[in-house]
Amino acid sequence: MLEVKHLMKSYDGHKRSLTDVSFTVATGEVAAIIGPSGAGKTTILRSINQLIKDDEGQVLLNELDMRQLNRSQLRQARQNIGMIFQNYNLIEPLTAIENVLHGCLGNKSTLAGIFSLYRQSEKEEALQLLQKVGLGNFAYQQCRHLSGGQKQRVGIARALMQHPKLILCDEPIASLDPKSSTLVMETLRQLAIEEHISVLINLHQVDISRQYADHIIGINGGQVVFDDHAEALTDTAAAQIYRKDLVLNEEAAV
Ligand SMILES: Nc1ncnc2c1ncn2[C@@H]1O[C@H](COP(=O)(O)OP(=O)(O)OP(=O)(O)O)[C@@H](O)[C@H]1O
Repeated sequence: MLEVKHLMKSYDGHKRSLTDVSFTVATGEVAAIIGPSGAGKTTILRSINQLIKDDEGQVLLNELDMRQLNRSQLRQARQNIGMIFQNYNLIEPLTAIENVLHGCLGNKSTLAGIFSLYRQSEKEEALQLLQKVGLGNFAYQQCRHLSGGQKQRVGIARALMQHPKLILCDEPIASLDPKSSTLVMETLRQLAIEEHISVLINLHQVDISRQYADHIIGINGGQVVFDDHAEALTDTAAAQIYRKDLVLNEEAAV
């Protein structure tokens, strides 16, 4: 379970990008963060894995506070968090299976990592994960020859190779056509349930959020303005989340 409590963040010491942001994502749950551009969605994701340091608050992953860890503890804890990016972040000349195997690099000694020394059991697992995301037949294709949707599913398999407790996705379908978007969202939803992973997704598409998320967190001006089951997101509630005059962080001083 992910618990975010009272997060505060200012990049410049003046304007607040996050103000008292709190929410919970249960194990096996898919939660979507929606809100207008500049609302703070990416800042929330980066604060969770401590890619940026928030100023105040708590980020508890299965009760471990990510903000209280030293460097080596943080490196260890990040192994529990899979990341899915809009631009896939794959090594294009490598094959799909080689990219998936990179997901277990964090568990290896530096030397084994440098020489990409993988155990047979790891190679078998990587292949099984590619099969799980529907890409068993593409395991030995270079990623540069795959479609956007296929690349994103390689990214998901790579994240799964870490055995994550949480997957953070920053606009995972922003570059995809509707059919590929559906496949990616279905894959994420299925994994959350089957693998008991909490999945937190930044999305720009309200309809997709309603369709695939269990839980929706609406952000405007760095504040949580909606936090409820997906069914509760009526058109009126969605319009409220995107209201321009709700943009609070322009005025909010630290
Ligand atoms: N590195 C940074 N330095 C200074 N300000 C930043 C930085 N990153 C983000 N911000 C500011 O923080 C606020 C939130 O930005 P963030 O990128 O989290 O929004 P977002 O909801 O993810 O937007 P989008 O949907 O456009 O990606 C914005 O006002 C933005 O200008």
